[in-house]
Amino acid sequence: MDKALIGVLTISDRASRGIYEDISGKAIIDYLNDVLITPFEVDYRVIPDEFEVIKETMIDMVDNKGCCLILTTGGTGPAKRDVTPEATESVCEKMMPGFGELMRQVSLQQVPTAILSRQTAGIRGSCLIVNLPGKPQSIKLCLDAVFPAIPYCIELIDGPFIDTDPSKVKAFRPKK
Ligand SMILES: Nc1ncnc2c1ncn2[C@@H]1O[C@H](COP(=O)(O)OP(=O)(O)OP(=O)(O)O)[C@@H](O)[C@H]1O
Ligand SMILES: Nc1nc2c(c(=O)[nH]1)N[C@H]1C(S)=C(S)[C@@H](COP(=O)(O)O)O[C@H]1N2
Repeated sequence: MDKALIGVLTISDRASRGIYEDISGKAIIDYLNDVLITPFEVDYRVIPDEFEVIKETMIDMVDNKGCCLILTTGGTGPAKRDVTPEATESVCEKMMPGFGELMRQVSLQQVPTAILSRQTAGIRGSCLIVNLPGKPQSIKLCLDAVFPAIPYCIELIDGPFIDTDPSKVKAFRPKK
């Protein structure tokens, strides 16, 4: 079976300069290692909150490297330099607003400022791109909420078959 390539993209001025350690990107990789039971590789990058850099990195990960899923972290808030959702939208052919809606809903149970995240998701070619907030504590919470729908979504856009350990995340595939 072909290995799925999954992009993990940390978007943070300070993490990219080494001012703090990128805990959130590593939490995404830990999550994938914990829940996925089908073979995969990770393309992990840490970049600053620059629209063009984010856009070019996403295009490279999808068009040149062949990622079937990109999980971003950071840059989803209202601050002037937060442009991850705009960059995501600029590279996608279709937006998937349900992902952001659900993640904000579960995050609201953690912090009232969850509504400040403009996190979204979209499709470029055969790749699903999902934004997560920058806070390390948001990663597992958000991924637990949306991951059950991710394997089927990737299947619908002609990506590789990916599956999860059902004791951790139950991937839902409607009966045809
Ligand atoms: N990748 C990350 N790893 C560890 N902590 C993070 C990460 N991203 C954000 N945080 C934490 O969340 C806080 C608020 O997130 P914020 O969106 O301001 O970070 P940021 O986008 O990395 O900031 P900036 O890009 O301005 O450096 C940060 O001060 C930091 O403590
Ligand atoms: N689950 C969860 N979601 C969260 C948060 C959090 O701590 N936990 N922080 C919020 C805050 S304070 C902000 S400003 C936005 C945007 O964060 P970002 O710019 O780092 O992506 O995410 C929000 N969503």
